[in-house]
Amino acid sequence: MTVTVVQFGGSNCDRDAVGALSHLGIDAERVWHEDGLPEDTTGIVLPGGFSYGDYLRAGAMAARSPVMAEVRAAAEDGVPVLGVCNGAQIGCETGLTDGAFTTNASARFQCENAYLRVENADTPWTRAYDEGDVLSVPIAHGEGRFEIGEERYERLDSEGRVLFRYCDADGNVTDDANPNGSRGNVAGVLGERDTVAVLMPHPERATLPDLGSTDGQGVLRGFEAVSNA
Ligand SMILES: NC(=O)CC[C@H](N)C(=O)O
Repeated sequence: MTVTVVQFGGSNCDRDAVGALSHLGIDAERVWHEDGLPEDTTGIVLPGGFSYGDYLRAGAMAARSPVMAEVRAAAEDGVPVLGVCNGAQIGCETGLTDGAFTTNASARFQCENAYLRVENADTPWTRAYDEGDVLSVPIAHGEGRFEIGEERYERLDSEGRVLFRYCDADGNVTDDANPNGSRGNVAGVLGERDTVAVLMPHPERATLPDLGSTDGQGVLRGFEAVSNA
């Protein structure tokens, strides 16, 4: 099993992703987007960062890289894909997941801890948790406000494709606990298949006690969950 971490110009969490996966015993390698997906790819991370300087919209330019057609085809074949932060934006811009991430309600870049409530524990990315569990995972973004039309939001929600919601330390989903103004406090969603997930918080930054939290490990272990399925 080798997870490919796709590096774009301006990615800056690709090394962190490889390091966190390796720490968990999951084989991972960083690949420059122009080189395409290696044949032995069994999972894909779209990492965080500032691909192409967030020009146009965060993730919009990376989504036009030819590698994303390969990522989309792999996702359709059931290869697990995880988009983190800028990777989540790239995933949305590619159409791997519904909705869009836009400028924070504060209009500022926010780098802080966030609490996430597990909304659906029956997915590869959340099977390590129970529904309603509260995870402590950092956020760091300027365009993390999830937006989607009302009907599509209802559909996402009713199909169990909202993976995480921002909440307070006790698991209450409130406006005060919504760091960026996301619709419905949504922090992460699934694609059409539950093997595709994107989230704005950084699970790879919550994988070691020295980082202040290990709550993100279960998300990364989603790659093992799919390979063992
Ligand atoms: N940490 C990140 O991946 C940041 C994503 C993007 N550059 C933003 O500010 O919204």
